[in-house]
Amino acid sequence: MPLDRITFVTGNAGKLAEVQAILGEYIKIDNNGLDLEEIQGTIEEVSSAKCKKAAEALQGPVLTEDTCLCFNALNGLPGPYIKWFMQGIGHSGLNKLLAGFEDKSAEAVCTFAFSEGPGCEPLIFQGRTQGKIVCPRGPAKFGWDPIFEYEGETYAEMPKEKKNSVSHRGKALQKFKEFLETYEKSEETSA
Ligand SMILES: O=c1nc[nH]c2c1ncn2[C@H]1C[C@H](O)[C@@H](COP(=O)(O)OP(=O)(O)OP(=O)(O)O)O1
Ligand SMILES: [Mg+2]
Repeated sequence: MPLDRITFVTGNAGKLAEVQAILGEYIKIDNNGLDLEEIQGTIEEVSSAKCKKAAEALQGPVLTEDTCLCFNALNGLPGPYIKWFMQGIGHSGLNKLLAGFEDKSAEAVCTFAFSEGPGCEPLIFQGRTQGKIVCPRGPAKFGWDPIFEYEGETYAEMPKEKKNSVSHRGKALQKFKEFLETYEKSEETSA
């Protein structure tokens, strides 16, 4: 059976909009806003566990995504816990965390996980973009976009198409697209 649609399980409207913009012309994307419990652990462990739970819950093929923001001066933290840091201390608090460090560099990491269904081991597609943490610039529409600067512009200052072409999420979805192409070919030859 060719994969002509997929359920992206996320409660985050910003992620969904970007995934639809980048992937929408290749595959039909359904959204399910199910709130999945997220474990503690490495990026891959968190992503894989989230995807397995989604496949169990929906009893079918699913795509999930986990985003990390890793401060190099803090050895990769907040990493997968960035959501709670954003909620707790916001843009100014995140800047203050780095006040005592000269190194303001950070890495945005996006990890998609795809499972064909319950019991199927998730496949991981990851994209990383290097930037630095700055005082907020640009519209505060999506998470930490205003404080993540890449080549002189914050994500929030960029037109959406530009963010999608350089972002952690854009790069991860490029890999997922390549997988979808080979997946379709292998389905054709086995049919
Ligand atoms: O490109 C982005 N630009 C700015 N902020 C972003 C981006 N991508 C995720 N974010 C924020 C959302 C959340 O505060 C945290 C990730 O947490 P994360 O658990 O992956 O997202 P979530 O709970 O909002 O949605 P989900 O239902 O897919 O788990 O970073
Ligand atoms: Mg989450």
